Amino acid sequence: MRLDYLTIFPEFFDVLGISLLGKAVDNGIVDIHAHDLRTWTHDRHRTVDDTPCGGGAGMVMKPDPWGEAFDDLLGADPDPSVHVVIPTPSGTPFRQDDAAQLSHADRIVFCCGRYEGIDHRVIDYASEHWSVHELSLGDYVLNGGEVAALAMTEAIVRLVPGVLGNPESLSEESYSQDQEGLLEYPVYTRPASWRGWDVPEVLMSGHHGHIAQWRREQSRELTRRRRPDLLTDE
Ligand SMILES: Nc1cc(-c2cccs2)n[nH]1
Repeated sequence: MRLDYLTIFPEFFDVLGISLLGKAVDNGIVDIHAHDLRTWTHDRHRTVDDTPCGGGAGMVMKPDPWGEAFDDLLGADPDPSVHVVIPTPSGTPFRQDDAAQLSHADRIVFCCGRYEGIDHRVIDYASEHWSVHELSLGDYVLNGGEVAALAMTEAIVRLVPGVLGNPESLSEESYSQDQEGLLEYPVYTRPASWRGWDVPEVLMSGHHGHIAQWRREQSRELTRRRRPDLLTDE
């Protein structure tokens, strides 16, 4: 899997060389390239933004640098197997299913906008050539798409076979299919008693059936309390 990041702050993505994703890069499972969008500017000030047509506050990212970056990175031939991800507060919510689907992609290009956004014709042009995903990390506004791209990258790449040491742990996580899309049950480890708090007895019983039942009940109760929207049968 090749991941490209178009951004005016490419150093944001240096962090991807650390820990799990770093190992995935070292193992050749993932190939990461961060690009400074100003590479594709030609004026003395390396300008990437301009005032919004129609007025309004702030600045909008000019289309030209993005178009020239696409030309260099992707060429002009349409290829639906290339996924262009544009983090934006106005995108569809990024969910575990999106991470799962994108984990099968051979190529993902993250377009990290800043300011008041990217000239919409960039999205229109990209949509004619590649598979474009305008995705929101959550209902809050960041200063730029870089932090969202990092979070999405981790959610996607950890699902790629060979990246996680123990793929079995994926099946018991919140939102995973095996968990029926419910929130993950509370977890415990040693010591059995800690500052007056004990590990629930059932977890010390060694009775796997009872433990599985308790965990299912905990997941449903937690989901009912915190995320009733995830419950399909109520
Ligand atoms: N969910 C989300 C995305 C964003 C931004 C993406 C690009 C600039 S701001 N804010 N919040």
